[in-house]
Amino acid sequence: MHPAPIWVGTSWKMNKGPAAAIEAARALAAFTPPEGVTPFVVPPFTSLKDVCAILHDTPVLTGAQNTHWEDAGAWTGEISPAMLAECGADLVEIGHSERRAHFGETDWTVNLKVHAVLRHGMRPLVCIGDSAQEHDFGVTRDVLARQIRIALHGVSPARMARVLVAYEPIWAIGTGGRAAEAGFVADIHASLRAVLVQIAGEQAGRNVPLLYGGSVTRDNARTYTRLENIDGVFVGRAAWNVTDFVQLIRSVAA
Ligand SMILES: O=C(CO)[C@H](O)COP(=O)(O)O
Repeated sequence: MHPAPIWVGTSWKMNKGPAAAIEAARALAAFTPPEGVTPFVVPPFTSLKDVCAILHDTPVLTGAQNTHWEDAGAWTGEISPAMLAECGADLVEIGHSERRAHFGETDWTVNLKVHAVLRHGMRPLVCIGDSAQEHDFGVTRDVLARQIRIALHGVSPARMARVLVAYEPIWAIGTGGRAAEAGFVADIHASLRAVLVQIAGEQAGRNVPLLYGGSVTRDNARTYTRLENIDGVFVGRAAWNVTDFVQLIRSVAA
């Protein structure tokens, strides 16, 4: 069902200072992932360069949690895609709901960032999601289609090969979130796949990995990844501990 790989990633969000991040990266560097699984970690900016260096010659990819869209300039407090590429980042998370809710991220800035990341040869990991209200009103598909169409506007089919998309229902994320039912996610991903095919054409649209995130654990990860159009999982709390992350990765391959 899966042409491979299955993507299993974790964002450490605002956890792990440089010492803890380096320790975690060293532990991950000693791990050989099962065949067919591509793991990735997304550390805070303060340890990105170190984590990239430690994981450079390993199968574990490293990402950044955000980026600006300009390469340089008077943007106090921001980090540019050129800087992330120089640090060695493989991918860049864009549009997480926490950034949309608290830091003014919009579909428009997500699109600018997608192009910036692609320009620098990294993979954009575009996060999209519906709120609890949107879900209850039955407009999840419309909301996600709008987010994905704007996020990927102007991306050529050739560049689409580097794009990853994560569907993360806001109501499923974090403490108090409830994991979405796998069948629901498979249905939503099928409609996202149709949108991707419309945007990018049959081949490019089919090849974009679609990840699910939101209260994923070692116990439910494989329930998602065994389904069609669910090409991986994006995990928070249940993978911040390296041992837990490794066990979760193994559970997906089992
Ligand atoms: O982005 C996420 C994964 O890194 C997402 O927010 C899920 O968090 P979780 O509910 O703690 O798994």
